[in-house]
Amino acid sequence: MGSEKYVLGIDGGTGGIRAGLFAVATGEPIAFADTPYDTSYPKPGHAEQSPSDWWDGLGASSRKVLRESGIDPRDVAGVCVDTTCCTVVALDADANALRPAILWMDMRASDQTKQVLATRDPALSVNGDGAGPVSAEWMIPKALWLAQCEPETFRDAAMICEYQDYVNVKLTGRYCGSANNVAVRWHFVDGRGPPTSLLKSLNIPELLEKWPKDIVGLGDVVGALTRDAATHLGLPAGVPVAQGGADAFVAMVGLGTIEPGQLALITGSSHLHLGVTDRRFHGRGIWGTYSCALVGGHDVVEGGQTSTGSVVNWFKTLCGGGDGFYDEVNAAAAEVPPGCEGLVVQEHLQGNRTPHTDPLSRGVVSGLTLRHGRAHVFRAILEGISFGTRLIFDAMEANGYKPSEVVVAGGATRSDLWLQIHADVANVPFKRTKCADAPALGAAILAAVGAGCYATVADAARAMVHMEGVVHPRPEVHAQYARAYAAYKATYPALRRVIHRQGSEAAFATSVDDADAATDETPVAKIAPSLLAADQGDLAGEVSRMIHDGADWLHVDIMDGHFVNNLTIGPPVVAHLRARARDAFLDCHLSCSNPGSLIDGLAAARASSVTFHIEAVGGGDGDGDATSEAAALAATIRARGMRAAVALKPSTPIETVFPLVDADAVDMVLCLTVEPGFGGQKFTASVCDKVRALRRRRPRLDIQVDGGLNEDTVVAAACAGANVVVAGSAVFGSDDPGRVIRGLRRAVVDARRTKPWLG
Ligand SMILES: O=C(CO)[C@@H](O)[C@H](O)COP(=O)(O)O
Repeated sequence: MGSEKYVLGIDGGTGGIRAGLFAVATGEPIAFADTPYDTSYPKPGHAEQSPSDWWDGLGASSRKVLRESGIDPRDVAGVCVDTTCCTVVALDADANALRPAILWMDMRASDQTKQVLATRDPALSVNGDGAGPVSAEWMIPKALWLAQCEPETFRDAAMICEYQDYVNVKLTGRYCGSANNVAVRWHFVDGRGPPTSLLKSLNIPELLEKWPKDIVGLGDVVGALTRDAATHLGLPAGVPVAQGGADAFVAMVGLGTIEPGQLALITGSSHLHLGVTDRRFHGRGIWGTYSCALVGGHDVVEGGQTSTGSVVNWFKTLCGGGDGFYDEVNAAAAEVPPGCEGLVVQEHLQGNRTPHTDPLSRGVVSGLTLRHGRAHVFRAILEGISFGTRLIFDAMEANGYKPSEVVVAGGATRSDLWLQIHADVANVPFKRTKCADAPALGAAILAAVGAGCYATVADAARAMVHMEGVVHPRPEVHAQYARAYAAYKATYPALRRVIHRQGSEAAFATSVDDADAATDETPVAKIAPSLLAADQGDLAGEVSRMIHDGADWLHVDIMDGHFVNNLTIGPPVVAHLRARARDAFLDCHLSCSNPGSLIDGLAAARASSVTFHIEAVGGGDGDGDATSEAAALAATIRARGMRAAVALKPSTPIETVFPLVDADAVDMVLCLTVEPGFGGQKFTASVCDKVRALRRRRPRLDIQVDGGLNEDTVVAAACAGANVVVAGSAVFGSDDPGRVIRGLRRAVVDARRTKPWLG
C-alpha cells in the first residue's frame, strides 16, 4: 500500500465502458481501460442494451485498468460511475432486468411525448416553458410507453429507473436515484419532488412506487462496495461509491464548469451547451433551467445543436479525405477571411434541436459562387456551426443568462481554427482542459468527494481540473462576422416552409403536422386503416403492410352479433396481432352490448386503445347513469394501461358525451359516420355538425370518424375538426394504400392549419 491515493471514475457511455484511474491529489490520469459494446441497433428508432452487458463491462474495465496501472487496489479511495441518460431499465425486486434497457437515443416513445405535452402540467416548464417539445429521450415518455405497450413488464417491474440506478444497486445494494438525472430528465419539480400530478394525468401514478424514493446528490455517498461487487471490480469490499449522474453533466464537473456563468460545450457529432446559473427561468427555444441539477444548489440551462461534428465528418467523406485531411483543410480555411466572402452554411443537416426545435429543418449553403473553393466551404461549415452556437447563446441571453466563459470538451478541441471561430463569433473566451476525458475525470472527482478526500466538489475540481489554455475573442473579428451572422439568422425563417416541402409528400404531411404540434394544440393526424376490410386470412400480414404504407394506428372492429348484426374477432385475435406487431397501435372499437366484459381480455392482449359505445352503457340514452357508468368503464380501461374512448352512433346527440369529455374521462370520441356493423357504407355528412361542436368545445381532444371515409369525404370531416380517420374499403380497396393514407392525412393536416371549424 502506498501513500498516494487514487480514485476510479467510470464512464458508462453509449459505445461502452471507459474506466479511468486518477490521482486524488492532482487529478493526473494514470490509466484508462475500455470495454466496447455492439452499437448496431437493427430496428430503426429502437436502441437497446443489455444491463448484464453493462455489469460485465464495468467489471472488465475496472479489473483491466487496475491491472495495467499496477496500482495496489487498496490505494483506491473511492469509485463513481456516470452513465448515459435517460436510459431506462425495468427490474424485478432482485434487480434482474425484465427486458433490455431502452437507450437514451431510442425514439419509440414519440407518440407518448405528445400525450405528455398535452397534459400541460406545470412540470413541463423545463420544455421550452411548456411549449415543448418533450423529447422521447426522457424518462416519462419511455415509462409511459412501457405502461401502454408492454403493460405486463410495467406491472411486474419492482423498479423502473436509470442505467445509473441499476449500477449503484448492483455495487452497493442500495436503490436510489441521482439528483442530477431526476432534475434533468425526470421532470422533478424544482429538483425536489416527483411530478405527481403529471403522472396522475397520464394515468401512471404507480410509477411513483417503482421509481427510487431515495434521491442522492452528485458526489454524496451511495454506499460501500458489497463483497460480490468488490470481487467483480477487483477492489476491496467497503470502498465508498459516490453518486454519479448523466454523462454530459458529470463531464461538466470534469471540465470544472460548476460556478454560475460558466458554460460547458460538449462536442462530438453534436454540440451540447450546458450553462450553470443561480437564476431560475424558462423560455421558448431553451431547455431547463433544471433546478439543483449540478452541485452547490446551482441550476443548469441547456441548448443543443443536432449536427456539428457529423457535418465536418460528412464533408471529409464527401471530399474523399484521408489522414491529414483536417490539417490540410484547417490550414487552407485559416487563409479565408471571416464571413467566407459571402458563403453561409446552415448546419441543420439532421434538423435543429434549439432554439427552433425543428426536426425537419435541413442544411443550406447560400451565397455560393464560382470563386468559392473547398477551403471556403469547410470554413463556412465551421462558421455555420459557430453561428448556431451563438444563436443558442442569444436565446439564453434573451432569458437573462449570458455565459462568461465556455469550457469545451470533445472533437472541436482538436481544431485551433474552430475554437478561434467559436470564440470570435460568440465574443466569449473558450477554454480547453488538459484531460480530454471529462466524463471519467468528473466521475473521479465525485468519487474523491464521496471518499472524503475533499470537502466539496468545488474544492476537488479546483485541485483536479487543469486548464490548457484560453482562446480569447477578438472584438474586431467579432464585428466582421456581423453580416454573415445576420444572413445565417435570416436563413431558417426564410426557408423553413420550402425545406419542409422538399421532403417526400408523405414525410411532408406527417412531419409538418408533428413539427407544428409544439405550438398547435389541435392533436395531430392519425390514420387508422380498418382491418374489417383487410384479408381476414392474413391479418398480421395486413397490419405490417399498413404500417409500411404509413398507417399510424390499426382499427380493430370487435362485433358481438348482438349490439350489431355482425360477428367479427375478439381478444384472442388481438393477442395474436400484438405478438406479431409489438409496437403497432391497436385501436379496438367494441360494437358490443357488454363492453365491460372484454376489458380484461383486451388488456391481456395488450390492446392500445378501447372504444365502447355510449349506447351500450346505462340506459343507452346518455342519462346520468350512462355517464357515470361510462366514466367508470373508461377509468377501468385506463387503469389497465390502455387509452379509453367512447363512440356514438350517427343519431346519438353529441351532447351525450359532453359530461365525459368535460371531465377528461376519455382520451377520444368516435363519431360514427355510418351505422356500425359493416364496412363499405355511405358517409353520413350530417355527422360533421357533431364533430364541429365537439372540436369547438374540446380543441385538444382526439376526435375520430369512422365509416365511408375516402379521399373526398374526409375533407368535410377534417374541416369539422376530426383528426383520427378510420378507413377500410378506401385503403384496402386501393392498389396503392400508401397514396390513400397520404391523401387522408393531407386533408387533416391542411384543416389543422386553417381550422375551418372556428369560422
Ligand atoms: O366498422 C365499421 C362500421 O362499424 C366500418 O365503418 C369500418 O370501420 C370502416 O369501413 P369503410 O366504411 O371505410 O369501408
